[in-house]
Amino acid sequence: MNTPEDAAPPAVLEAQDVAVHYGGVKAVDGFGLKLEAGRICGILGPNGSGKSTFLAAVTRLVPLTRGRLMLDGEEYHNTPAASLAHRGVARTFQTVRLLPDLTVLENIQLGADLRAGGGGVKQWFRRTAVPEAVEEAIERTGLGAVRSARPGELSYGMARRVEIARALATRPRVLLLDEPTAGMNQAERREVSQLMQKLRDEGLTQLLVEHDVPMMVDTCDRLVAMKSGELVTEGAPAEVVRDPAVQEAYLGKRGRNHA
Ligand SMILES: Nc1ncnc2c1ncn2[C@@H]1O[C@H](COP(=O)(O)OP(=O)(O)OP(=O)(O)O)[C@@H](O)[C@H]1O
Repeated sequence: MNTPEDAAPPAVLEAQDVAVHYGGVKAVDGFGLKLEAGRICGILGPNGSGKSTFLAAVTRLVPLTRGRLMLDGEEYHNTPAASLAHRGVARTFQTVRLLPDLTVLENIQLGADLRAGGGGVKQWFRRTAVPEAVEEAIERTGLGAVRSARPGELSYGMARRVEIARALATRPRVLLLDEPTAGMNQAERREVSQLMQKLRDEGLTQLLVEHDVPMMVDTCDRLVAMKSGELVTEGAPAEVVRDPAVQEAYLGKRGRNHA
């Protein structure tokens, strides 16, 4: 479903009437949203409502049954997932995917190289200098002190921060985060929220999928509520969470990480 919008910032990324069906399972069924430049949009919805499938569709990891995907008004629903980094789209996943034998810096650098298609492992082994974008990502995420640590030496919250840094090292314009605070304690969740708001203030457009409703209200500029693959409602976070349809669909049933 398209989401009519009258706010000033232009849409960097727009999804219209997106459907992803797996046989008879309508994981996403006519959902859409606009990501406005320099803002954080959150998708709220109970388990199984289609949030991750929608992110997979937007990042071209699953084919669309129907719908349109646009970056800066230009259709990209035939662009391969591997080319999206070049178009300025980066994402993080629900689970931490770091290589245990590499340092934080190496994980960020290798991940960024592979995603950007910059020659991959061969080029990485030939490197003598750390690319500016990698240094910048480490600085933006406050990981300087642990740049030489291995993932096993990091707290869970720090390891997840490395995932965000790796996505940032591709210098995206749009960052999509799939449950970045899953498994974190309250302090770590607050830190992720603060990091996202700092990145927003630096101009980064973000889409957040998360179960922690208070964190979403604190972090997002707008919320889009989803249920059974469809749009329930959207708008300012405080209004969306008060909406009776959202209360019934989501807030009555606690998400697994909802504090
Ligand atoms: N590959 C698949 N094949 C068949 N059904 C799938 C597949 N992936 C997801 N589904 C189904 O699609 C629906 C939406 O799942 P999805 O994981 O997108 O929801 P979600 O909102 O991200 O859930 P959660 O909050 O638990 O991560 C669910 O009913 C799920 O079982």
